[in-house]
Amino acid sequence: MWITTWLGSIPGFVSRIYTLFRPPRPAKSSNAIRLGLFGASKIGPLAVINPALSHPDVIVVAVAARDRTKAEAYAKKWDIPIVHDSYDDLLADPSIDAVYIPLPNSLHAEWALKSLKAGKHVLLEKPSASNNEEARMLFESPILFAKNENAMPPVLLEAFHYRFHPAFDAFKSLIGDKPEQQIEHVWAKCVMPWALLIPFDDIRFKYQLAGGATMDIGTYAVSWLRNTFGAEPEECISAKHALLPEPYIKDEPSTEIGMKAAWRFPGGAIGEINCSLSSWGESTWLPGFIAKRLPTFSTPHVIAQLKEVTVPEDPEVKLVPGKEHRVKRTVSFWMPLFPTIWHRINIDEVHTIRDSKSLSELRRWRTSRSVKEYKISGRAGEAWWSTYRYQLEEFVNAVKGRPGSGVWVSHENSIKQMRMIDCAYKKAGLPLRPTTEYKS
Ligand SMILES: NC(=O)C1=CN([C@@H]2O[C@H](COP(=O)(O)OP(=O)(O)OC[C@H]3O[C@@H](n4cnc5c(N)ncnc54)[C@H](OP(=O)(O)O)[C@@H]3O)[C@@H](O)[C@H]2O)C=CC1
Ligand SMILES: O=C1OC[C@@H](O)[C@H](O)[C@H]1O
Repeated sequence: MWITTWLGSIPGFVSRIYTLFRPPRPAKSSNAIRLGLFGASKIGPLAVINPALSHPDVIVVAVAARDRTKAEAYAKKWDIPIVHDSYDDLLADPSIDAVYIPLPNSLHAEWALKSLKAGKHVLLEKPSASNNEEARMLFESPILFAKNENAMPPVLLEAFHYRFHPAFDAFKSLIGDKPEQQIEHVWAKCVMPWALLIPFDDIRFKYQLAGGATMDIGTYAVSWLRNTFGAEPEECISAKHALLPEPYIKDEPSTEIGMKAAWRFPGGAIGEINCSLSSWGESTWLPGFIAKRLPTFSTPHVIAQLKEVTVPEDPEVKLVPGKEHRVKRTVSFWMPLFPTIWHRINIDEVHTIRDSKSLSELRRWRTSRSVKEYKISGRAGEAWWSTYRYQLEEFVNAVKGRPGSGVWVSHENSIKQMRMIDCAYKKAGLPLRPTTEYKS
């Protein structure tokens, strides 16, 4: 049976991937937002250049890099008309309305502030800052409350792209509308084998550039916890990190390659993250000394286990007085990071019939089903839209003052996100990522 379902999903999969990378290109509107890029970054093409192709109201018009030759090559490859000599020149260009900042984490807050001061709207890569202090300096900056010449404060959005995909809304709706009271435990895992695939001089492995697994992919896991609970934790109760391997640890003694941490949320529920840029030597039948040198491949996921509750009325289950029908639900979202390619949301339930007084179990059975959500009817979107394309839609809506879907990453949310990351570092005994000397 599963094989027919699986085979049936192939045409949709192929069509989504094909259209994502060869999207329709509508004509640009006369007042399209003119976007400039900081740096010839690796993520730029996926995060904004490709999504902008299918958006009529945004054009990627400029790029600036520390080295002009590099910027020119990038501009040629991605068909970007203007090349600036420096990041400052990009900001001085009056024809640019908005900027995308995919620089090393240590430069996010600084360049976001400079951009806002230059009157630009900002799409800022995650994590928004090196630590909570920097995040507060950025998101509490008076410039965000000042009115610009269009009588609108500038838009600043931390690019938590996954949040804009409808699959995350579907996941949340399966938990309920009072997640804080309904959840018992959440596990969020994000593991990527970057230590095997990219050199150790990458920005992700540099403490001074605010790197580290928790800052890189850990931000997603932390954000999944916060967005699943819809609440902030009370305390980080444990945090254990793994450092870079020899010989890299000598130069980078404070950069973690992995982090496992747990927080207690209001009501006593626990949220755990497990993030790694390499291996923890898990999930393998090989001996430990070999396994710990190998990467662990694991689909990013977030799993929410809910408290057992009484099923109010169930026409399927005829109850005699003195008995009650209880259910304990677990909702697992596999691949919240890039759900357009593939994702699955499993709803597993354990049902029991219990004696109402003693709560002793009289009968037990399990049910399982799964759902997928590529597009919500009545909301802008297409099944082939990437998380980045959904995000761009909302960014443009905000800049244009349009209502949009209502999904957003608030400034307060971005500040709290960094507070939670700082708590993990403190609990793990690692120093917080250094604060910029830039003063706004
Ligand atoms: N949303 C997502 O899915 C993803 C987000 N990211 C985030 O985007 C950001 C950039 O990641 P990625 O594109 O992989 O990074 P890159 O390695 O491509 O670096 C980005 C840019 O940083 C600039 N840079 C400025 N100062 C330095 C420095 N001291 N050392 C090295 N580079 C410097 C370079 O600009 P120049 O060209 O001017 O030299 C470079 O192009 C990070 O914050 C990361 O967390 C990354 C991947 C995925
Ligand atoms: O933001 C990101 O998303 C995907 C990851 O693989 C990457 O390291 C990270 O920067």
